[in-house]
Amino acid sequence: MDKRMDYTILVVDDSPENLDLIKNILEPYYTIKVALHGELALQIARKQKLDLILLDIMLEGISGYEICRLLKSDDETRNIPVIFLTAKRSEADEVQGFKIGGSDYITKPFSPAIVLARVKMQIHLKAKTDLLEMLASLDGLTEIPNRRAFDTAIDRQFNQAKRTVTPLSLLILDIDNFKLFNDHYGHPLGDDCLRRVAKSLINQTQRAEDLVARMGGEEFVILLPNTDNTGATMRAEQYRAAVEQLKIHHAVSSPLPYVTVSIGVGTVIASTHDHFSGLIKAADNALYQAKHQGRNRICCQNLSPNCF
Ligand SMILES: Nc1nc2c(ncn2[C@@H]2O[C@H](COP(=O)(O)OP(=O)(O)OP(=O)(O)O)[C@@H](O)[C@H]2O)c(=O)[nH]1
Repeated sequence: MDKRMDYTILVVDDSPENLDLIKNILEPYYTIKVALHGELALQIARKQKLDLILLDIMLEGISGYEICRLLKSDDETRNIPVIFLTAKRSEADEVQGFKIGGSDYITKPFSPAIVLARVKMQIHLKAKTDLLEMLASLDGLTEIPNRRAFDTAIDRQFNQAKRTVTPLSLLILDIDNFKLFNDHYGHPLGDDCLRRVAKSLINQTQRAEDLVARMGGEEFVILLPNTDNTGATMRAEQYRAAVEQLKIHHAVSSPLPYVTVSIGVGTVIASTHDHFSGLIKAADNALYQAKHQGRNRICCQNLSPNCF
């Protein structure tokens, strides 16, 4: 196997000798992080992208079982596979390891070749799962994130915005008179138009945490964490102008003979709201106004009027 430093493994053991031993086995193939105790292991797992954790059970302080339980109850870390690597050899211990979400269980003293083989197997499975997850989150036509990806992101970002008391904005963007476009130019050119609009929205996106997704049909959403209503309105104008600038001919549209979009902007301070459904409704209402007022424009609904 080639050296694949793009996979990162965290090894948790309270013995520096054991850590060195395991590091020597795996380091030629993977990037290795180490932790001598559970608290540090949890900190690393929450901050860094890990592909696997090798976890001793009998640690000082928080036990390996408890670490695994905490990892599996946190959305950010639950998909990291855990292999227990432990001196606890009883059948009951091993069953317990699998029960709380471990993917494999290796007992000490271990054979280096077997540790390596089982680690490779878990990494292989993780890579396949990640690929499937990624494909399941992409829209088939435009190859940008789909509704499923948006549903996951808005839930996560709403909770994050609640914790950090920061504004969260949502743009809902709808292509104007798209039915007429399809009727006039045909469905294949309609599909092509959707792909070009999607690409221009992605190209306009500046921050890594902003998410552009296709909700279905001719409707897109853009989620803007830590963005107040003024900022979101500015971004919406940039997205609107970028689509207009594509100058995709739409002879039967008005007000311009080009493909244009209407955008509804919603903003909320999440800490003052229970659920993100209000934010979606606000952006949706604003989109309705933008359509009603003549299309190719932006309207806003700010659920937290103190946040401009
Ligand atoms: N080519 C293509 N068309 C689609 C796709 N999904 C939905 N549509 C079409 O998008 C059109 C949406 O039309 P409407 O919801 O009436 O909206 P509109 O014509 O854009 O009118 P306004 O939104 O009021 O400006 C329908 O004709 C759908 O068939 C797709 O994947 N490809």
